[in-house]
Amino acid sequence: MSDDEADHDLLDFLRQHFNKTALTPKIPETQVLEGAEYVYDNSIDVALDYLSTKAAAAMIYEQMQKKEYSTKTWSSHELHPKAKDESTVAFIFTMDLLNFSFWSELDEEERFAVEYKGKKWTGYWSLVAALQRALDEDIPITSSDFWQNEDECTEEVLKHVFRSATEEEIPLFQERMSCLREAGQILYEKYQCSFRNCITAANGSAAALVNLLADNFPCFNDVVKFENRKSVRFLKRAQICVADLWAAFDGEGHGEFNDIDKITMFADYRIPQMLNTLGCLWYAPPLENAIRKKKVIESEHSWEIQLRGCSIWCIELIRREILRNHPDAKINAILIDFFLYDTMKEREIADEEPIPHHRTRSIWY
Ligand SMILES: Nc1nc2c(c(CN[C@H]3C=C[C@H](O)[C@@H]3O)cn2[C@@H]2O[C@H](COP(=O)(O)O)[C@@H](O)[C@H]2O)c(=O)[nH]1
Repeated sequence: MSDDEADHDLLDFLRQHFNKTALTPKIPETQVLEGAEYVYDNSIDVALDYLSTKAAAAMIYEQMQKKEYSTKTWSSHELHPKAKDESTVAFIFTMDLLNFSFWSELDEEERFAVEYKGKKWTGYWSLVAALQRALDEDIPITSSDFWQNEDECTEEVLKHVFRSATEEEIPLFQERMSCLREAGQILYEKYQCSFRNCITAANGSAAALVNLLADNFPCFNDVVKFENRKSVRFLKRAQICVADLWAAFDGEGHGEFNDIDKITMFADYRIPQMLNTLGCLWYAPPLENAIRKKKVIESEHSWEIQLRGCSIWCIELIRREILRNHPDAKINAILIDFFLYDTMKEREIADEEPIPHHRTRSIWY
């Protein structure tokens, strides 16, 4: 074959190959589930109990049916915003920028709490209460212009927004302030100061919006190295941000996504606790001992990664088991997760915490 003929064939091949890849639109994937399965397959301190997982699937399905658990449950919570408009989009973005690490070593009376509407709110609800209280006080806490305006949005104004009803202040205050400043700067530089434009850029894909948040906002880029060999994407706050949008808008308008079932469970510190209580998640004795003694487990420690990865995989198995028995069920990992979180909170209030949740302090969850 002459050189010319060889060049011609190569050009032909490249032209065909290039056009093919250019023509087939890349389907957005988050790789969260693949990473979770890898962690599960390589975990030795956390395991899943198959029979308990099957039983949990039946119980969860039955309870969700009984409670008519759906996206509408989200807006029914007293503190969640009800308006189906851009103010709720901005609220959810602000909330999920800061939706991490509320746990405290102090008891219920002394832990960080926010007083709002005549109640003391703790944990995740302390964040939602603080944001609602700020808006009631005409502080534009959900505006990215405000976050960037260091003359108006000063440290003491933010301390006022997150002021506590107890002696303990909100955990990781400085990190929360940095998340707002960073996100404000990125929205200004890339999205004309509005998270609404990120949703538009994702073009109806939940996975694309998760990836957009992780790829453009470092504080959403929740990725770890498992045992120094595999990069695992958990993307907890990026995923729960998309899930909160979907639920708040009942899957319509600003919450309409054509691939919402690609969103996995959100790897936090509550759901692993619930899965262990249900017998689904099993801890090796040294890990169980550390959790029962409320020992801090460092962020990115193998135990922490195993807890997070195995929890995501466990909810996936529960989701598959439910759909195997009820093919028409309107259920996905988001609703199973939300249901378990709310159930865990009810049990916590009823003081039924058979085992503590694990203690890792980080901005990731
Ligand atoms: N996996 C998962 N993690 C969740 C939530 C929520 C609240 N979601 C609301 C929206 C819909 C639902 O119906 C809920 O009403 C907060 N968290 C995480 O838990 C931790 C706070 O715990 P505690 O300190 O005890 O409040 C912290 O990491 C926080 O990021 C969830 O739903 N799933």
